[in-house]
Amino acid sequence: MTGPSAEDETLYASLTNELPAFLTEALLQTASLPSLPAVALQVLEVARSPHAPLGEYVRVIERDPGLTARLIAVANSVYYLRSAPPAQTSLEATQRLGLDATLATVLSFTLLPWPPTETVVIRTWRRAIVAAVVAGKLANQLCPTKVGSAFTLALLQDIGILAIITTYPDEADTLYADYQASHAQLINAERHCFGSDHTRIGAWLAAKWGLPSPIVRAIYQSHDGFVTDDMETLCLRLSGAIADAWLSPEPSVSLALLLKQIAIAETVPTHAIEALLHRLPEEIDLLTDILNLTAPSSIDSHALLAEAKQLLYQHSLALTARLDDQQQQLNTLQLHNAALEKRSRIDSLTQLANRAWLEKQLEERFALCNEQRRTMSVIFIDLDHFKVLNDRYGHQAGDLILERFGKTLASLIRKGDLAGRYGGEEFLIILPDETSQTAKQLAERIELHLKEQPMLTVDQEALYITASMGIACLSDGNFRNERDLIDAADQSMYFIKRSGRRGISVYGQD
Ligand SMILES: Nc1nc2c(ncn2[C@@H]2O[C@H](COP(=O)(O)OP(=O)(O)OP(=O)(O)O)[C@@H](O)[C@H]2O)c(=O)[nH]1
Repeated sequence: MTGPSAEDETLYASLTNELPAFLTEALLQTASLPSLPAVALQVLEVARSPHAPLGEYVRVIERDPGLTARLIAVANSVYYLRSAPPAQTSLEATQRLGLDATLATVLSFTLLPWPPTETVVIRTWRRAIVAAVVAGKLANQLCPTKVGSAFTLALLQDIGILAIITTYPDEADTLYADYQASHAQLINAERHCFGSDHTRIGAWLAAKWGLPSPIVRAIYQSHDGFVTDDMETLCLRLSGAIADAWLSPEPSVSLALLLKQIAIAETVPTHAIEALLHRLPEEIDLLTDILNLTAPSSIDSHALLAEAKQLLYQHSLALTARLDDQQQQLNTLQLHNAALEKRSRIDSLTQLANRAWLEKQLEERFALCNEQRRTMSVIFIDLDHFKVLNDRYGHQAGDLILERFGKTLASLIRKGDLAGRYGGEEFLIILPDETSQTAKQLAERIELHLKEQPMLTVDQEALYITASMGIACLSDGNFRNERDLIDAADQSMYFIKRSGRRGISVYGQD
């Protein structure tokens, strides 16, 4: 025989520390706290020894004739009987059930008040039984060697509720009165009331009884999320949630919600859950029958599943519609942003780049040329006698000329060049990788165009304009920054202005 291990005792100590002191005190003082009868304790001790022979179990169980009779009844139920002849002895019953299920059966008969009379206790039992069947069935698919222990764990996961009911009957009446509350809501209410919840209290109680630490830990984590690599833990956590959905006032809605959560967690294929649900009513009926408990109102699992799927489908349709709607809003917003962004770069009158954008581009280009030993040229253009034009033909005519000149520049530059309005009637063209010679050719094309194409016709009079242009190329001077380059082009342009206007000058050459 072995007692609780050092690990089990350390766990008990840390769980005691975790609970608020008033709670452990109250729990310890409660005389009627669910406690293990001697026979269950002895069965546990046998279970703790790694190679406990079946005979040991049987010897212990046979000390309690009532328990022996129930165990044989369980083993002879349709659930376990299959085609074998009925078990006559507790040895045959234990052989048929297997050690885990024997342990679960013994614990379930001895732990929980029997027969249950209070509604909350009946409800807790019902959840425990449905969860145990679910956990066993799931384990059968996901971790077949853990069927028995998954069943036991699921059965014990809510033992903390019974401890609360026994210790705080008045508070429990209020706490558990709303039987439509979800399990998560119950846990929140417990925390609010006691500073802890039934998973902690249940784990503490299990540790106090000396149950092995894996069982204690499993109870502690029984209500955590579905994302886990450990299949037995997953079976346990799903079992409670499935039991809740099954027993809820609106099973199809709860189930639809649960199926969605399970799909999101991606830890268990939904078809495994569906297969399980189909066989659930039959198995729950059998177990409740064995335990002399009223079964939950009968549920047509096929109809339930179909309804849950329909709800899920409708939900996903609504979600898709909402997503489409949001996508459309996003597209509009993106278009709007792109338009705003473009507008922040463009001069509204000429539709060329504005000064801010020209300067930003020039700064970047200048840095790139320095870094990669490349060159670039700029052309500074100032329209001649624009004040006179404005004064003579009006400001609106002046605007029209600026607009048309903008179009002219846009049509004459090449891809990769950037033309912009630098100020009033001043324009700048950036020519990446071009020498002053190429820049001059472009300036000559502009000049020719202005000579040949009138910018405006006023009272059948064709109105031609001229421009003074200055060119500066990065390779032709020692420029510290882009500002120096523009100044150089500006100086060359002024040279033309001073020489009588209309013409082209290249920095360093004229
Ligand atoms: N219509 C119009 N006129 C503008 C705009 N921006 C600046 N101007 C005018 O352009 C004229 C520029 O005058 P100045 O700087 O004296 O230059 P200019 O008359 O072209 O003479 P030079 O440059 O010496 O040939 C001013 O009368 C400004 O009002 C604009 O957006 N629209």
